[in-house]
Amino acid sequence: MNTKSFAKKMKEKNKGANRYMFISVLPGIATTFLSVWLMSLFMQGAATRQNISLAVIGICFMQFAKAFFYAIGIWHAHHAAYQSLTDIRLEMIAHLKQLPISFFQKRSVGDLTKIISHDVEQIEVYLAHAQPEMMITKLVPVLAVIGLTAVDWRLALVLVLPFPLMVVFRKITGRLWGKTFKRYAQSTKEMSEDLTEYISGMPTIKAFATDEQKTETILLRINTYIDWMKKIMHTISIPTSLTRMLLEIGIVLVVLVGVMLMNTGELSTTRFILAIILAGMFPSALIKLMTFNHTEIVLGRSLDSIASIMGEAPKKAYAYNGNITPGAVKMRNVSFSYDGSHTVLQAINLVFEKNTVNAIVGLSGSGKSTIANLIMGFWPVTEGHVTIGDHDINKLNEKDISKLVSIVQQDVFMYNASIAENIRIGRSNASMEDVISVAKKAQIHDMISQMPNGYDTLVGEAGAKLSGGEKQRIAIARIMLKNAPIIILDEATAAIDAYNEKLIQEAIHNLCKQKTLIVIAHHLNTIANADQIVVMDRGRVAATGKHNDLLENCSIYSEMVHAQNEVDHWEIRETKGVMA
Ligand SMILES: Nc1ncnc2c1ncn2[C@@H]1O[C@H](COP(=O)(O)OP(=O)(O)OP(=O)(O)O)[C@@H](O)[C@H]1O
Repeated sequence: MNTKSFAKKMKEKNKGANRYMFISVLPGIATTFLSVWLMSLFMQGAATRQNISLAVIGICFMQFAKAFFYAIGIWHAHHAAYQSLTDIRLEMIAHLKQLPISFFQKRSVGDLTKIISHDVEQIEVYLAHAQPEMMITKLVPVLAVIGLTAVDWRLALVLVLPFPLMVVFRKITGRLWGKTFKRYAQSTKEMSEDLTEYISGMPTIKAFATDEQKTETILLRINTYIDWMKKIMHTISIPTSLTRMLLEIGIVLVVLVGVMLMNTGELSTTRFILAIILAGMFPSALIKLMTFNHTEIVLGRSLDSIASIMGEAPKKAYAYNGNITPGAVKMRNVSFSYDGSHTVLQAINLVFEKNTVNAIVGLSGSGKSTIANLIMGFWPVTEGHVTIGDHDINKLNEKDISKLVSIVQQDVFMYNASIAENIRIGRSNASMEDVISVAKKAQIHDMISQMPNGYDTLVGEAGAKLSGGEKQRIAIARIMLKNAPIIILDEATAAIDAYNEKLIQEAIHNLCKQKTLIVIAHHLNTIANADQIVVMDRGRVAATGKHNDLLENCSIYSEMVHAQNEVDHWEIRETKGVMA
């Protein structure tokens, strides 16, 4: 999205409001003329009951008309603002959904949240508040000069004499202000990101209470923010005072020239008073306009931030098929790098046959999860091919991939909703009977039934009220509802107690009947019966085969099994020691 075109489109929506704001200024000026006329009647001793009534009625009418058009203008402005706000948020959410996962890894949650909530909100501030006021404020000086010209053109001329000087001065200070503001905006962004991270990382901060540096960093950021705020105040207040001084020179000149004209009899007292009132409007409106200047800059920055999301190219969308026959998952000559420089997978050739149980093992960082990411289509395959059946994953619609493949990740994401709603993510229209049925198969029904609100129990933010094992089983229930033919299971690395592990294994057993299962295994004792075990080593496939073959022929695998056995025996010894 182009920022300028968006700003133009957005401002056009405010045209209706601007029209009414424009009209509301005219009765205001007319009130001034009527007041001065009334005053002149008294000064000249010509005030009659009739013309006093006429002037008072006129003033009241003009004030009413001003308030009326202003109210309609403000209503239109708010309407347009909230419409724009809603449109842009909807567009952004739709756009974010189309972006590849890589985008979300590049950008922080704090930054994206700030753009969608705070930066988009600036559109409302600008359209509903700043722009209508600016419209009025821009018009007042023009009308004041026109009025003053009607009184005496020489007075109008001296009033605007310091104006060019002020424009040059503003240009110079404006540039300086723009730079300071940019730094301030950067500091606000950093503070917001740090605060989001700080709050999300609170458990870690508490755990390392004596040695943590984060609180210091966050306090420093807040102070930096305040420093920039103060600098901004200086860059606003000093130039504003100087500009005010320059503009007020114009009023002084109007008074001086006006007195001279009165002396020569060329200007009446009434016209002189009117001239001073009109001259006073000129600088005060311009100074008010300057205070709105920053809202234009804030809007510009906010639109740039919005464009940083909307300008990201979405993933190429292929037509939804909806009827793809599941087959074997194949990887042919696949090499992959996340950042384009560091290769994390090299020349991978693998076949996961339909309805078989497969395990991928290997040391940490050997590329197991990356294989899952590519099969899920989270990252585009840049070299080689990943196919499901005979369909290239790069050319499949996201919905087709989602229908074919499900994943249970290590960190199961839970919405802060009820357990039933979290299970229904698998199929939104599933009946309660279906939800209970999959929960039973996923070995989580008993635990849910013991909760005070059963399936209506809220799980807390990100599932905070559930254990890791419980979350995994809820994720398995979710996936059972979805019923995709291919399942990828990223086993939890964290130790899960024997009871939970047994339940999870039973849940997996129920889940993968008549399905292709690919387990990223961290606990080797769970995969001994797999149809195929893939051993990964530093981004390459070191060996594939069954447990017994690999024990004999693959040193990496036999060492891993040996290490696992040691850990298991050590754990048993530990447990016995504790019990003794
Ligand atoms: N989003 C990413 N951006 C850049 N590099 C990444 C990203 N994700 C993983 N990597 C790198 O890719 C390599 C393989 O990581 P991967 O997560 O696939 O390994 P893994 O075998 O699943 O590890 P683990 O068992 O610890 O989960 C690692 O060097 C890792 O640092």
